[in-house]
Amino acid sequence: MQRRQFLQKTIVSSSLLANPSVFNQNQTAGSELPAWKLPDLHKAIADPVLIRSVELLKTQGQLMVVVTAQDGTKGITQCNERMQNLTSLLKGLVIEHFTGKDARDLPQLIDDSYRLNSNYKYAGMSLWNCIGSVEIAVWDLLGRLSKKPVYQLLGKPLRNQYEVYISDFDRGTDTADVVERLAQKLAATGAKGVKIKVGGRMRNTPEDDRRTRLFVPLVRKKLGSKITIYADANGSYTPEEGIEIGHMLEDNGVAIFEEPCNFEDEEGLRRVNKSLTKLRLAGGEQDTSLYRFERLARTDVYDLLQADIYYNGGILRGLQVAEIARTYGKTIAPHTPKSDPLIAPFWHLAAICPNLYGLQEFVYELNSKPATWYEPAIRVQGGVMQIPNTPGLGINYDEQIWKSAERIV
Ligand SMILES: O=C([O-])C(=O)C[C@H](O)[C@@H](O)C(=O)[O-]
Repeated sequence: MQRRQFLQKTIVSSSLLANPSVFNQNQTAGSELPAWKLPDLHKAIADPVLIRSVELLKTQGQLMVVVTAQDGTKGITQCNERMQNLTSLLKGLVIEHFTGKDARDLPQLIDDSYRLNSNYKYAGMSLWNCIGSVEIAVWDLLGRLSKKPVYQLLGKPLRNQYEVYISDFDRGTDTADVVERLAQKLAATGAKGVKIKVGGRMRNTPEDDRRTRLFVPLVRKKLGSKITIYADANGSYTPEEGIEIGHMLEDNGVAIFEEPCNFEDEEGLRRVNKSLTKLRLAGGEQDTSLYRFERLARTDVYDLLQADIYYNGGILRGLQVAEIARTYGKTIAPHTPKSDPLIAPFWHLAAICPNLYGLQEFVYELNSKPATWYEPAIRVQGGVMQIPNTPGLGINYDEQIWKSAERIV
């Protein structure tokens, strides 16, 4: 460990020990942790932005959060597939903390949604996914009202594009077929990296194990030595198995090993990380506690934190995870296996985040056609995703889709 890192670790840990009270009246939750320095939204937008309503609508087979301001301006986000099972939390716990409030007080509204009415008792992905979906729609609203891309409200832009890897979910046993499709996806997008699945997802049957040991060398052989390979176990292994498979991955030049063990087994994951010298260990997609992210970074459970922007409560909390990682000399690569409007909040985090690691996640289906109900078409060319510089999140929906929309909440 370098001296600078050691000092940073000591400073953060001792300030936490000196200040263990999470629910200090004057603090927002987690505010004693490293935090993203958000520019003053009251300066960026001179007049109050009163939120008239927060609705959950269904259209095009998707759930959408729509936040409407007093003047009728709307902020919109598509919701991830978890939301269909979380609507009672959204309705019963979250919406009231945004309606009638000034959207420029967004950090406070997020904290109120967690802290007030004992909502924190529901803390975890279910609550934070609801808060995050509203947060993201509010950013779209603020961006549209100020006629700026969201990233300009969040901080200083550092990039207007990023390189992607193709994230593949196929755990099929016809490994030659899976590898062939991977090669076609790389050829179609120009991406220089892939993420493949190893293990069986929270289990490792003999069949899963056989497949993994055949599949990884085949991917390397077929795609060649220049392609970056990430391997995602989705929590399949015991620590011992994780170490063994990790060595096999290292022998095949794999760069990242994601969630080798159950994501809750911090000690097991730390052991795997300690035993592997060439690989970086990555994880955090199910995690939603900023204190836990701090511990995951400080105690070297992971080298790379992968908070999901929706699951973890929105763009600001994603940036806070980035700051926590940065304090410990670590990087982030958010979990974002998307190729539709769900990718939009990530664009804005990517535009300003100083410690983004390597290639970023993108899903590409062979022969997919651009959707007709929003623009721009979300595509990668030459392995690169351009970050739109249009107002809000950068997605414009066809007005027609709202005519047939069903109101869910
Ligand atoms: O890192 C990833 O992209 C994943 O782990 C993908 C997963 O399949 C995730 O999206 C999920 O569990 O639905």
